[in-house]
Amino acid sequence: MEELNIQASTHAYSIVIGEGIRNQITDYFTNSYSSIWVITDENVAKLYLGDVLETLSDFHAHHTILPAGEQTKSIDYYNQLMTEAIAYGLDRHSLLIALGGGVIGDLAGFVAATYMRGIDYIQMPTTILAHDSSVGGKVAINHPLGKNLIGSFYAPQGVFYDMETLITLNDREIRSGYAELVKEALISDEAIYRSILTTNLQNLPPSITQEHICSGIQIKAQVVEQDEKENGMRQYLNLGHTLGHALEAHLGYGSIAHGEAVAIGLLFALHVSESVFDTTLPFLQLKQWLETNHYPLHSLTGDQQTILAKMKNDKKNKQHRIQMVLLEQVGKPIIKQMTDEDMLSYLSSFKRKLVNK
Ligand SMILES: NC(=O)c1ccc[n+]([C@@H]2O[C@H](COP(=O)([O-])OP(=O)(O)OC[C@H]3O[C@@H](n4cnc5c(N)ncnc54)[C@H](O)[C@@H]3O)[C@@H](O)[C@H]2O)c1
Ligand SMILES: O=C(O)C(=O)C[C@@H](O)[C@H](O)[C@H](O)COP(=O)(O)O
Ligand SMILES: [Zn+2]
Repeated sequence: MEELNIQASTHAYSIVIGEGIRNQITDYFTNSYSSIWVITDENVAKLYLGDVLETLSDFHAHHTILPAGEQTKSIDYYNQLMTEAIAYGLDRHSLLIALGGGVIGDLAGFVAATYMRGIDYIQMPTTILAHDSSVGGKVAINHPLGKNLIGSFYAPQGVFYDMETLITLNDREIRSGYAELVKEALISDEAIYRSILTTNLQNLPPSITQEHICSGIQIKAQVVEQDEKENGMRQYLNLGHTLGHALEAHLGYGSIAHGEAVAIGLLFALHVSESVFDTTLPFLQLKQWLETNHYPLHSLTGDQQTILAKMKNDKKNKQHRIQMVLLEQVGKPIIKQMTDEDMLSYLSSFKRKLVNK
């Protein structure tokens, strides 16, 4: 069992990582709650909701099961959840539990942030990717024009990460989660980056995944403690997301997994960085690793203008100018303002480079 503490601006909270934690969460409750509301998706419900509800048997507990997938992170499901919260009679002393991946974490977290101007919630991540989404308090829903455009910063009361739940993830979700681990390593630590790139995602011992997840969470925790509201260095956690988010919106939410889109974005960030800083970064090495692990690099479709238009809705932008996270070297991120002309040109040279063997 590993435990890490994070100091948010409003309160401190723990991240507890280990096996079987879904059966022990009530040991960590610090407040007495009038009722508890578990929000999850249909896939996670089949696997783990029963265990969690059993753990909560001494509480007045409700649960809601939503369709799985990125389309659920929408204003329609947000509205449905608000109606349910009112119908259940939840008060300000209720606790919301987000049991699932980043979609459930982001959506349920945003409900917690806004229901009666904010109630307590905890994150119970069940995907590798959610090592990222469950930490740091970014909660949001999507708008058809852009990812996470409606949201808030709202820290959870705790993160309870049961490593046992990861054994039921399929290959796509393992790939997706690992993209964010590669991202965290790229912005901070060459040794971790190299360690991840020696792994074959089809043959991953759980102990190695846990090691990678713990490093990823430590990196993320250090960043968000210093810059919770993304006034500066937190933007580095957005490496790969300028293109990644644009691609998700362009292809239709859920057509490509978030991490798969981010993986393409990471490669693009290395491509642009090599050119801007006239340096050599591990572009080819990363491309090869992504190909070996079946990341859908062919998904970068659509003309450059269409992709650029989506990038223009990125939250990092200033006065309609794109701010990209680039790398001077592995472990040395920097923000650069880009012109539209440069972005169009980099997109087209990147597309050519993607098809070269
Ligand atoms: N808030 C943040 O800081 C932050 C960070 C990174 C990503 N995100 C967001 O997270 C979302 C992506 O999260 P995700 O990749 O976890 O997606 P997800 O929540 O859709 O989960 C992926 C799929 O895995 C299934 N699943 C979940 N846990 C499972 C398990 N243990 N076994 C089997 N199947 C399981 C789900 O039902 C779903 O079909 C995106 O919306 C992204 O924008 C947010
Ligand atoms: O925590 C952060 O900050 C991140 O940027 C983490 C990202 O992996 C995540 O996808 C986040 O939701 C993106 O934030 P956004 O502000 O670009 O929507
Ligand atoms: Zn992300």
